[in-house]
Amino acid sequence: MDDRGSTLRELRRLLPYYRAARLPLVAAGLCALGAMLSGLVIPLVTQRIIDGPVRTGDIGTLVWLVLGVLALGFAEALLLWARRQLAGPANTRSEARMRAALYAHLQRLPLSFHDQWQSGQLLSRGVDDVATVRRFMTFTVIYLVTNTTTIVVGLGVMYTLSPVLGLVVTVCLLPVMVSNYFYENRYRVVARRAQDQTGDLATTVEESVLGIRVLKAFGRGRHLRAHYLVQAEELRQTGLRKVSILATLWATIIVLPGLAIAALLAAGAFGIADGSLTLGTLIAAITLTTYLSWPVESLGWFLAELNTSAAACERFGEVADAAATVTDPARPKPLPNPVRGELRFEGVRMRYPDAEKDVLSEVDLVLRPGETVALVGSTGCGKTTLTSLVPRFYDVSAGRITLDGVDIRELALHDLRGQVSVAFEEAVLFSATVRENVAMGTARPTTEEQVREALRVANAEEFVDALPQGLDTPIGEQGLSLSGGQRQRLALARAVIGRPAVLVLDDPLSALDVHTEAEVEQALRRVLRGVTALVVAHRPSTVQLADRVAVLDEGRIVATGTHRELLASSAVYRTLLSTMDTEPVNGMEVTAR
Ligand SMILES: Nc1ncnc2c1ncn2[C@@H]1O[C@H](COP(=O)(O)OP(=O)(O)OP(=O)(O)O)[C@@H](O)[C@H]1O
Repeated sequence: MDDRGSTLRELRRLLPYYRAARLPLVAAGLCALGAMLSGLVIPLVTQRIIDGPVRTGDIGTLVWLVLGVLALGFAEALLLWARRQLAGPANTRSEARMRAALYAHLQRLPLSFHDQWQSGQLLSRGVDDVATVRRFMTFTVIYLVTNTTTIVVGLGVMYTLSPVLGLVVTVCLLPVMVSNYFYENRYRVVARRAQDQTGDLATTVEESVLGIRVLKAFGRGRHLRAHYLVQAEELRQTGLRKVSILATLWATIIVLPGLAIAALLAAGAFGIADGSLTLGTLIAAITLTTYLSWPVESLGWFLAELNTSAAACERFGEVADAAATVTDPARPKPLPNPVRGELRFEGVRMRYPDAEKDVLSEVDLVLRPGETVALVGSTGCGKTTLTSLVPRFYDVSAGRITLDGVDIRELALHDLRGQVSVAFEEAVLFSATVRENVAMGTARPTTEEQVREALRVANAEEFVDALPQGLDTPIGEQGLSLSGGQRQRLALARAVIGRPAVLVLDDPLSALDVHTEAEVEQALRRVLRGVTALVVAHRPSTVQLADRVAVLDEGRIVATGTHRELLASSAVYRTLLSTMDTEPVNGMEVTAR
C-alpha cells in the first residue's frame, strides 16, 4: 500500500512537465481505447456469422458481416496510427522540457551539491531516466488504462455471451493478475538498483575518458578496466535478476490464458452437447479470450514499466528537488555605479556541509580598489575556499563579504558574477571555438574586437592567430589540443573579457613549467592592471605580482603587508616561503632569512 502510494507520489512529479501534453495524451488514450474496443467487437461479429449465415447460407448477410469485420480491422489500425501521432510529439516536447529543467537546475545548484554527486549519476538522470519517463508516458500509461478497460469490458462481454464461460475465464485469468501484482513489487527494487548501477558505470567511463592521460601516464588503465568490469558485472547480475523475475512472471502469464482456452473448450463442448450454448458463442468466447490474452499478459510488463518509471522519477526528483542554497536575495540591491572594487572580508567563517570543523574561522581582510593581494598559506589551509566565497560558489557560514560596502549576498548573483571573474589553477576550457571559449566570460554579447582585446591583455592573440582557423579554431574537450600555457592564457582572456572589477585567481602559474610560466606571468601583469585581485600564490613568482601579501594560517589572516615587510615581521611567512620554490624570480629575494 505504502509502495503503491510512493509510486503515485513519484509519478505526480511529472505533472508540471506533462501538463501541456494532457490533451494530446487523453486523445491518444481514447484512440488506443477505440482500437481495443474495435478489436473486441470482432469476436461478436464472428459469432453472428457462425450462428447466422454459416448455418443458414444467407450470403447477403454474410457479405455485410464480413465487410463489418474488415471495417473494424481498418478502424483498429487507423486508431493505433493516430495514437502514435498524437502521443509522440507531445511526449518528446515534455521530455525536452524535463531535460531543460534539470539542466537549468544543475546550473543553479551550488558547488556543495556538485561536490557530493558523481557526474555519471547526473548524466544517467538527465539522459536515461528522462527517456524512461517519456516511454512511460507514450506507451505504459496509455496501455495500463486501455488494457485494464479492455479486460473489464471483455469479461463483461464474455458474461453476456455466457455466464458459465465468463466464470471459467475469470477463474483462469485471476491468478495472472495476482502474480502481476506480486512480481511488480520485487521488480521495482531491482529496477532501481539497475538504474543506480548504470549511473555508477557512466561515472567510471566518464572519469576514465577525462583522466585518460593520468591513466596512461601511471599505467593504471588495467586497474580501472578491472574496476569497470566489476561494475559492469554487477549491472549484468542485476539485469539477470530482472530477467529472472520477468521470466517467472511471463511463465505464469503465458500458461494461464492457454489453460483458459482448454477449460473453455471443455465447458463449451458440454454446453453445446446439452444445447445451452451455440457453436458461434463458443468460438466467440475463444476468440475473445485470445484477444484478451495480450492485455492480460502485458499488464505485468506495464506494471514493471510503471515501477521503472517511478524509480526514474524518484532519481530525477533527487536532483530536481535539491535546494539551490546559493540564490538571489528576495530584493537584490543595485550594484554601486561605478563599481570601485573594494572587497572586504569581515569575520568570515566557513565550514563545508557535513564537515566537523571550520576551514576558515575568523577571516578579516580588506582589498583596496585596484589592489592585487596574494594569498599565501600552507597546503590545505583554506586558500581556495576563501577565494571561492567571493563569487559565492559557497556562502559564508558566518560573517560577511562586501563589495563596495554591499554584502555580496544582497546582490543579484548575475550582478555579482558579472563583476567578479575567476581563473583556476587548471584552466578549464570547453569543446568549442577559441572565440566561444573566451566569450563565455561574459553574459553580454561580444564583438570580435572585444574578444581580441581580451586575448591581447592575456598575451594570447599571437598564438591564437597562428592557429589553423584563428579565433574560429575548435579546441578539443578541456582544451587538450593546446599547451598548458596557452590554455591558461585563454582562461585569463575569458576572465577579463567582461571587464570585471574583481579578479579571483587560484594560482594560474602553479601548474606551468618555467618557460610557460614566464609567458603567463606577463599576461597576468596586464590582466591585473586596474582591477582588484585576490590571487592564491603557490609560487614566489605569483607573490611577486602582488602589491600586498596576506598570510592565511589556522583559519585566520595572521599577517598582511608587502613581501619585504612580511619577510621582516612574519615568522609564518618566512617559513612558508622556505617551503615554496626557492628559486629567485626576477631578482626578487624570496628565501626565508
Ligand atoms: N568541497 C569540499 N568539501 C569539503 N571539504 C573541502 C572541500 N574543499 C576543500 N575542503 C577541505 O577544506 C580544507 C581547505 O581546502 P582548500 O582547497 O581551500 O585549501 P588550499 O589552501 O587551497 O589548499 P592547496 O594549497 O593545497 O590548494 C581542506 O582540508 C580540504 O580537505
